[in-house]
Amino acid sequence: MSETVVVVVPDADILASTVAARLAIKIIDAQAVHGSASVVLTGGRVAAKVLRAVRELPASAAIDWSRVDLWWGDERYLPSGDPDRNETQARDALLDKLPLDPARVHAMPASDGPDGTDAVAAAARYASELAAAAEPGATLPRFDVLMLGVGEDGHVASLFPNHPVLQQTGPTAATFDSPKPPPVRVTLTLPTIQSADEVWLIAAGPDKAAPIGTVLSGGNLPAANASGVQKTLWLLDQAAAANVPTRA
Ligand SMILES: O=C1O[C@H](COP(=O)(O)O)[C@@H](O)[C@H](O)[C@H]1O
Repeated sequence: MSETVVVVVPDADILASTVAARLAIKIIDAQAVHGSASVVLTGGRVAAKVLRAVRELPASAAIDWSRVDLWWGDERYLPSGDPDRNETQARDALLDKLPLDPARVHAMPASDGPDGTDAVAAAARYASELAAAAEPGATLPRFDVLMLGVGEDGHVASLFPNHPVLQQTGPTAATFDSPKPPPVRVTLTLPTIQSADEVWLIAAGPDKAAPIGTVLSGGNLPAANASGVQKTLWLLDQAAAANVPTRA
């Protein structure tokens, strides 16, 4: 039975350091149990803060970074190295400073890659990469933790409210006409997100209070469907948690 936990901390800086500490422990524990850890990264402002906080964390020295698989929940379909790509932001914030195994850094394709501007083919390519890392007979690898930002409209990854991409049931999908720029993206689908052991929804700031209040009050936005097999963890600062219903 999956549990949902809401953690609220005072502000965005404390949130970033709290999530970084949790992530380090999660990776250390996963490596102890499985020999390696598998983490899905998110894009967005709070994600970059979290990754910068991991850099500062003494406990990150306890991680064998060469045995961490990194995946992405979504990507803005732009040329490699574009500053708006989630991959570029993660590399700048943390990844380029770590002794990672490049073969375990599974960035989503770029629009100047082998599929050119064909985002559907790029999504299919990423699905193949996921399947190649899966156990025999499975189409997805184990994800120990899958992190997600939450948009002002309640989107997660590149799954936007009332958008046809929400109906996609394959492992990945291309998102066209995204209401948030850029318009073309590649994303994990809801079933893939829901396959993760733990899903962490991370949000800071007053702009996130309305969608988070809606979701945690039972409303139906994409973030409401982002749940983990074992645990769904909401990691919020006080501003983002302003409309979270109080427990009875
Ligand atoms: O475009 C995106 O936005 C969301 C939320 O970003 P934030 O800056 O409001 O935290 C992010 O989760 C997603 O990965 C990204 O592509």
